[in-house]
Amino acid sequence: MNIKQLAAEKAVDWVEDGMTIGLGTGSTAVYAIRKIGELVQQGMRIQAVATSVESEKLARELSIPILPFAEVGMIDLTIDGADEVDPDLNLIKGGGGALLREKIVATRSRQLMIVAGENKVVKRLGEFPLPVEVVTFAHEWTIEKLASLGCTPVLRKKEDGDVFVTDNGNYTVDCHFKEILNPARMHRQLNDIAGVVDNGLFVGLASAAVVAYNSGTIEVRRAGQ
Ligand SMILES: O=C[C@H](O)[C@H](O)[C@H](O)COP(=O)(O)O
Repeated sequence: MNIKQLAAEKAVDWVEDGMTIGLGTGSTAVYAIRKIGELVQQGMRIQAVATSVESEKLARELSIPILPFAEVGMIDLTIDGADEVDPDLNLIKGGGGALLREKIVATRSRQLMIVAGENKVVKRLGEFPLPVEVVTFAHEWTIEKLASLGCTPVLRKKEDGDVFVTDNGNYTVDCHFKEILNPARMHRQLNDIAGVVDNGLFVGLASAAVVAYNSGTIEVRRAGQ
């Protein structure tokens, strides 16, 4: 079993009968969704919301009931991946292009549990290029503003060379900072730019991180510890 699967399946231990679950996005979260699908097959009553078109499609294939947003009060538990996790459980997310829906779901969740291999754990955020979702209108100007914050911004393209478009019809700009000294301040500065929809910094949102190591051990880190 690889470390992504190890972390993701461990996190599903916290899923209980009757819960509303937030389904994350990415190659690690997929293992959690599959495991939750098994629980549904076994008769556990779970309802879910998804953080991307891709995750919703997988959930439906696995017969996980997807709730209309209007019918959801609070989400009990969201299980999601991350691109970087720092010692305070601040995160960089959005490597897969789903940061906006992920953040909306995270802020509606009683618990956000991050699942990650040890390679995602960092002392300081920023080595991974920070994804920023921007509206398409005058995105060239938005990119100039992003550069003024001290990063090298790169408009995300697909392998075929076309610009990558998010599930929300926006573009993603990957901002190469190398290091982000103050994630909370950077989050505000980025979202203050007209044209920015949101950015991949998740500050103070994660309640726990399940980290799997190549040795096979699993560590559960809790926020504030
Ligand atoms: O937009 C994508 C999400 O934030 C992912 O959870 C993140 O990029 C980690 O993805 P993966 O588990 O594939 O490394």
